[in-house]
Amino acid sequence: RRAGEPPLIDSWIPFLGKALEYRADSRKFLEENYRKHGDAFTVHLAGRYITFVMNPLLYPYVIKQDSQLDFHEFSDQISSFAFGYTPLSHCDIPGLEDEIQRGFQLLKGENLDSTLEAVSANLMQVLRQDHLGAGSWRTSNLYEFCDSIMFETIALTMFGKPPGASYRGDIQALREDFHKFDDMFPLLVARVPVRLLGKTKAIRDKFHKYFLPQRMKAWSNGMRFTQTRMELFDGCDSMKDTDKAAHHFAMMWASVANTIPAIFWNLYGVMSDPSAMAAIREEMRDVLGLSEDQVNRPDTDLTLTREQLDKLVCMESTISESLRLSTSSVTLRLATEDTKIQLDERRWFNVRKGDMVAMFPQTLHMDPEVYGDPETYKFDRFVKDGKKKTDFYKGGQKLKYFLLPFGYGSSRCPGQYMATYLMKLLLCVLLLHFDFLVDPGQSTPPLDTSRAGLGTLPPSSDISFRYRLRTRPPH
Ligand code: HEM
Repeated sequence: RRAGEPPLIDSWIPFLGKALEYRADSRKFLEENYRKHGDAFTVHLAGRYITFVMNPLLYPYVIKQDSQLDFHEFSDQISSFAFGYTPLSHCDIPGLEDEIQRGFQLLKGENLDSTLEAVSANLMQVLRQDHLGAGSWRTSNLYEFCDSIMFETIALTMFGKPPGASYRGDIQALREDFHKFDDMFPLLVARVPVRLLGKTKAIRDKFHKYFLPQRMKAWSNGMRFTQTRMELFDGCDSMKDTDKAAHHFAMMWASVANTIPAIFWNLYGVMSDPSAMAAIREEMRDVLGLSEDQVNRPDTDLTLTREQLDKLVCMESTISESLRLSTSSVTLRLATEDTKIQLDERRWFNVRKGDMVAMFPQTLHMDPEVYGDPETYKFDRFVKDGKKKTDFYKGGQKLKYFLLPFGYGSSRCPGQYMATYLMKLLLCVLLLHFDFLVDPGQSTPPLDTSRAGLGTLPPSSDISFRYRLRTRPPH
């Protein structure tokens, strides 16, 4: 290593370096090295040199220098490889990437008002199909329940409804294919060629056919965000139709793959903690001010505004808490030239061209100094005096960044507001209509760490539970 470079962690295994140890348990590996080597160190992982900045007190310095490092160019390489489109950098369509980024504005603020109405209507439609019939307790598995409801709700909201009577069967088949593809996603990100992954290529081709522009034009009530992307791609004469379709498939993946495990953990947390359930129900009653007529009416769509949902501070705390416990994302940046990164007022380190700088927020989320008793679910961790709690400390210093499930800077998730509203709406609708009981004798399933580094981790096994339509209270 050269002067000014952080300690290097390497092994005698050529090319792979520490990749096997890292893959086996990234959190343990990084935390051990944090203890041994301090705030920043470089790890050799499968031919790449990645400098991890571990101390969250240093995050603001690194985040401030975000523009010196690249995210979009290498994420374009990874996404195009996984979803099967021509990399944007090879497209030679001036301004396309900027226009795609600009389109993300439509996932924010008042642009989401009409989306919330659509989410409510679609959610109720999906629930009515399968779940809202009167009756006694029904048994189900929670992950399967969340997945079947939310995959369809998100697909309908984002892309609209294809014509034809076979839609329901089609969406179920699509969901199965989506999961088969998603199971292979960690390998695609590791650049294993798709032709070596069994049926994955055939499944991906099916999605490319599903999202072809001439088919999508016939779909009704898709989001303005998707319409705008379709118009943008339409205006790019040199873009192949399968490329356009692959971009829509990538967006479907982005909107579903993290959201469903997040929803599972959120529901599981609330359902298995009676005080969380009671606090949220009370907050809904106080904040939403729903009349008797709006409660327990499976035949009526519940329309809640952004302002109402924004006031659900306790519910938001349950969402933050479950994301804290289940998020495992690595934020990666590439040095496109030799770069000096400031760590704080006194310290800095050098990265060479082609090397990477990373943060691994799971260490922050599970740091006992920041979050007392970090392994325990505490539904109201993010509430203080009835407002959102934002003061968290390490070493006596207030942290600027204390929760990073949605990334930061140039890789910040553009769907984070929509994701939060989706989770709140689902909770509101489910708690208004159903009673829930987690079947006794089950312990919290561990996280499926095979997807570590890729976002919200699903549970490694499902949970069985019972639900029943709430009976309307007598007048
Ligand atoms: C709880 C749910 C979600 C979580 C935890 C989450 C998390 C993330 C994270 C960590 C990233 C950055 C990835 C990286 O650094 O490589 C990201 C990117 C992204 N997310 Fe989300 N996300 C969620 C839901 C959504 C939804 C609902 C949408 C769409 C409506 C969405 C759209 C995207 C897109 C398009 C990107 C890539 C942005 C870019 O390349 O510039 N996400 N998400």
